[in-house]
Amino acid sequence: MSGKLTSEYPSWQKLQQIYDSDHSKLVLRDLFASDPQRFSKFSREYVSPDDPSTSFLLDFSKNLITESVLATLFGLVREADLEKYREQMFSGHHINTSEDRAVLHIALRNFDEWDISEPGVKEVSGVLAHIKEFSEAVRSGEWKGYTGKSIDTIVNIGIGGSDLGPVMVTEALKAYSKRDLTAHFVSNIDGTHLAETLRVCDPETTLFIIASKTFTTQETITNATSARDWFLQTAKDKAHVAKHFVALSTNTKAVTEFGISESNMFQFWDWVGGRYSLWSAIGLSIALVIGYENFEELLRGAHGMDKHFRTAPLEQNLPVILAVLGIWYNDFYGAQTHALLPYDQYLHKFADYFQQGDMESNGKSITKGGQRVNYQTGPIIWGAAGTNGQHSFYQLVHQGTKLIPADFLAPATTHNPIANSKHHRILLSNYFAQPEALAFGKTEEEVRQELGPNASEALVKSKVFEGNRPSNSILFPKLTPATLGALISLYEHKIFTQGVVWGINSFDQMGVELGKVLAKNILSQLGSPEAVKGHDSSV
Ligand SMILES: O=P(O)(O)OC[C@H]1O[C@](O)(CO)[C@@H](O)[C@@H]1O
Repeated sequence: MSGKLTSEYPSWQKLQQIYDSDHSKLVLRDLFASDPQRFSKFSREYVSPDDPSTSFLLDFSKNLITESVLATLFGLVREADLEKYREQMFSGHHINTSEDRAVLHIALRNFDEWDISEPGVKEVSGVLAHIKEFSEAVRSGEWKGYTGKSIDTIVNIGIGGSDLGPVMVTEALKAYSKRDLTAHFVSNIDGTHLAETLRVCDPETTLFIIASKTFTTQETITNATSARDWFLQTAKDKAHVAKHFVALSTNTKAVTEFGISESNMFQFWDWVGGRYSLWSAIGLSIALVIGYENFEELLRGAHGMDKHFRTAPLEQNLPVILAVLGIWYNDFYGAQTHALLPYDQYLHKFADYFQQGDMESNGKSITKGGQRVNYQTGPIIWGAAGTNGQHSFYQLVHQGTKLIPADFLAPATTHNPIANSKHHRILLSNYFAQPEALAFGKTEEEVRQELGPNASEALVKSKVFEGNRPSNSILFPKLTPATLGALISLYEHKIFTQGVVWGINSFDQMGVELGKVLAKNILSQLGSPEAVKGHDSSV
């Protein structure tokens, strides 16, 4: 990340040459046929350094790579100085340069193992103790609402990183949830979101969790204020707010001004980025739903992956491997998107979560040094849980004109082995079948044989699958809190690695500001009888 653009690095230029001269020869059918060792060469097992029961297998053999392509991609990562920047992140350097902040979500799940000298880091264990104490009091029924009843409903009010992580994780770990505690998540400023949620809430037994790093976000503060008004319509006395509203924030002043006392506030720090905050106090709703012990398991699982990312050689380093494969397609093959396809209903929000995680991090076009990049940066992230996606958008993935690299994820065993695991066997058969179909397709010859001599040319052609569409497969034993933690951390570090290679700041989000400012400006004019002024003619 000197004054040089990444495209000037020797390895970048070599990759371009390889792509230009060899990409037509990178055919998965041939690559597998010519090398029986391909799977063992291009797969890695992750075993948590802290807990051998947390593990998974990354199979990246179905990528358009050879050993030499991969070696050159690792060379690029070295030229971009990943190891230096990685160490800077772990030791608390202010690598978020535009905001002059450290990037220390890893410190939230470190359990004091690494010594990090940033202010606030020493307070992490105290906040975790607060989360433990509070979540246990609510879950046990000891925490009472203003009429003496226990809490049976929680409503997390937050948006972006103060919503997506808790939503994704509470869905993913539903198998561990307390069934008599209902959790709702309200994010949208559209009053419908709050109104439809409140319709099923009882003010006597509902706890509102106001989750906002800044405590200034328009959507969250408006929803929180309306929720408080709704509560007070029944509860009347403002003193009762203390039993039903807590805040998760870095902004003590704004929280107390809102009417929530400091003792009902769960603190975090400016070195926790919103989209990396589920590990912080923002995870309170997770601890309430799955219990503190499981929340801690989630954090410990992520910490295991942090250790792996920090210490494993690049060639064995799973986040780095995923990152370089993504760069290969994004920057040399011209792929615009990357699909996340979990074959696990519990992970149905995984792609939504990493839409923010990846796109808000790496959706940048200016380097840290202020230069406009002359290459592609962050991909468009999208996806859905299998097999639903198969009956929706997979047609385009298989036979459309676009190259869509994809990650398939699945648990070997299910939490719900209904019908003697018949459902899970069918699910897994699809999980294995899709990457195979994408990679190897179906040739014209195979189609002709299948259809016989009387088939029309058009029908034959329409049934050909070109194949050679790349994918990664991640197979884990079961979706446990620790495994989920490791998977999230895996993708976080993939995003970090790509950001370093592209020379951008993955930790600010200037691009969301302009729309907010314009909306405030328009809002102030919407209430007035005069025409809206100072905008384009279509407003
Ligand atoms: O937690 P806050 O401060 O309310 O911010 C919510 C979200 O808004 C953003 O700042 C931008 O939309 C996100 O990065 C963040 O996750």
